[in-house]
Amino acid sequence: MAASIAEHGEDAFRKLFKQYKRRNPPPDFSEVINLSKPCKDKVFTCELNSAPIIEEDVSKAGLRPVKDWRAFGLHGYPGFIFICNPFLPGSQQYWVKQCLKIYPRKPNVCNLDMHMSSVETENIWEKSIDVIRRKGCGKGEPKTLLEKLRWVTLGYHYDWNSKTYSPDHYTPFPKELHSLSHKVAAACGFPGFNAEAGILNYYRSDSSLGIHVDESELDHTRPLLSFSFGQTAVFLLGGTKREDRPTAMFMNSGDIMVMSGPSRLLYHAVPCIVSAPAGNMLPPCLGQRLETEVQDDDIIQSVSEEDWDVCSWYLQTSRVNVTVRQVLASGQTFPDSQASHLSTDSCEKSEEGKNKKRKSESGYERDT
Ligand SMILES: O=C(O)CCC(=O)C(=O)O
Ligand SMILES: [Fe+2]
Repeated sequence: MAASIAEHGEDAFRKLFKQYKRRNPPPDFSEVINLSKPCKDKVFTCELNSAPIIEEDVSKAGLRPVKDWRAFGLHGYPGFIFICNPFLPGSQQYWVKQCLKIYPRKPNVCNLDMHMSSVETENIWEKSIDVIRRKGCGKGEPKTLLEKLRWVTLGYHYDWNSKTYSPDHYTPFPKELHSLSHKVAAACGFPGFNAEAGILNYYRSDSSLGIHVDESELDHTRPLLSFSFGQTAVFLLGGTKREDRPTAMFMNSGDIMVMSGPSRLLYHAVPCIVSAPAGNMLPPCLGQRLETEVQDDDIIQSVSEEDWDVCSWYLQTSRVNVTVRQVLASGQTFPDSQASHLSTDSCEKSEEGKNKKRKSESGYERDT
């Protein structure tokens, strides 16, 4: 487990979080692990098990054959698996479109629902593209709903105030995302993973996500899966204690992270989004189109050029992260009272008490 280094005044996690969040002068990223490049020391190759998965099913979800995935573990973090972009060329576009056009739709819940009527937050995509096409989105223009989106919940909708899931607030989990998650979890040694809840986080270039643990799920033996698309983020993986010094790593578009076993309940955070170098705004893997015709029974479908224009415009300055969770053990039901599951320490209050926002609006403590 990560070493706990208590430092005077400010703990090691908070210190590093603030260091990477700083804008001026820009942070030094030289200590951030980049798993897409060969690195030694802290990183080791993980052998995944392709046996439980039919290869054809994997490609239907837009993934390369499992034997070709580049998966890594981190010394000191048992159960943590980092898979470097296992998506087939062109297939990330489908998942991005789902995240921007489909998943924000009703009956899913988003941050805008906290202070807008359901009529106003209906058809976020359609309302936004109308504005984008009519007047463009230059500086000074009012922000579109798409740009105001911060989080969407799926399946068992997470209640940010009580920090619980409830059987009373459930809508069907998207079956294609269920299927993708099932395959990734199986390859990582968790057959039968049942995706029951999802949290999508939408990061603009100045967004961050505070230090927290995801412990509201009732079965912690099931992994937490995380899919990233768009701009690169710095991810901080800490220890079981809030102040443990974290390890920093880049999460690039297409990367998948699995937090399982002893790593399932580690503190983590996203202090910053790393702006793309000017002139090359979209990661090249997102510009690729599908190399083969989609079949009717494929999970992924091709994305129209019209839709992709909007997605790529959005992702030039944004990142979308999808975390997928199994809430209940197989056969388990929710307890009568949720009170015993109220967490005491799962989400960090706002950084230094500044910019305090209503949790329900901002999700995990988030600055934008
Ligand atoms: O954006 C990320 O990479 C992390 C998201 C996360 O930690 C969460 O949704 O619980
Ligand atoms: Fe998290």
